[in-house]
Amino acid sequence: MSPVILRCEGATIRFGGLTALNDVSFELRQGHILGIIGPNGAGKSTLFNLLTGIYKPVAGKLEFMGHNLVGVTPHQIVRLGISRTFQSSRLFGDLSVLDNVLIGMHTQTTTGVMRAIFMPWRARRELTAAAERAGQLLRMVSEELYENRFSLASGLAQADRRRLEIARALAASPKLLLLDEPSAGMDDKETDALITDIRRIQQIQPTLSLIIIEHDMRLVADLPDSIMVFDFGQKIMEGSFNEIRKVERVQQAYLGKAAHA
Ligand SMILES: Nc1ncnc2c1ncn2[C@@H]1O[C@H](COP(=O)(O)OP(=O)(O)OP(=O)(O)O)[C@@H](O)[C@H]1O
Repeated sequence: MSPVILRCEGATIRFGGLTALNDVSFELRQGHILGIIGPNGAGKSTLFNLLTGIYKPVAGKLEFMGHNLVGVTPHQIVRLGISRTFQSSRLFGDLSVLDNVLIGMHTQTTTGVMRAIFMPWRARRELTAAAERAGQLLRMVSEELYENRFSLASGLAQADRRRLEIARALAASPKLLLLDEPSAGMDDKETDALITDIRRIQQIQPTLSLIIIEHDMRLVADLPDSIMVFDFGQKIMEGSFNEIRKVERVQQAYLGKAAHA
């Protein structure tokens, strides 16, 4: 069995009188995909904000590959190997597809202003290597994106924008990738293509672990090794899709009558 890379114990986050996360515990193994589902306001994005250092818990422990994450800055957390995409697009529309991925590499490159001025050949060499790697990443995520690497990001269709966000998050060389509703705005065909893309990424990088917040049951049923169900800031259960879909509370809280049927 692969090692546990992420361990969360009793994490609690409060905003005034509202408990957005209540005593949440889970583990994630290397190379595994964990899905998170739950109704709006259940605490899913708050969990991502906790894992990426944006929010600090009032109680609980958080450990990633032997490092405590509580009180660690978002920048340091990216360096430790956790990167993410957001629910809403954060792309630079007036930059090319390739440049958007290059921006995601800033934690990996070493050239600063002084080095660029006094050792321009080193800066050029580093930039060329980074551009090559950005191209490889685009190719890994989607051949079509790679073909469009010199186009402006603003001109991409919604499904390709979401793919580009994944490529940019991968540019930081994460060991854990957090995807916040990656299939948002996609139709069924595009969601199926996204599932294939994520599988390909994992085949190429089998040690990469993922946590995916998702509403689309096609993806939830197909990709994750296990699924956590959230409601009112609490983890109400964890299991395979077949296990969680049978539980009445899950059906009431999230899946709805259609899934029950
Ligand atoms: N910075 C904040 N200040 C105050 N309340 C917040 C803050 N961030 C989140 N909340 C509240 O915490 C609760 C959980 O929000 P969260 O965004 O984690 O839900 P979610 O499960 O991701 O929902 P959605 O699917 O709508 O994104 C909500 O009631 C939300 O209003």
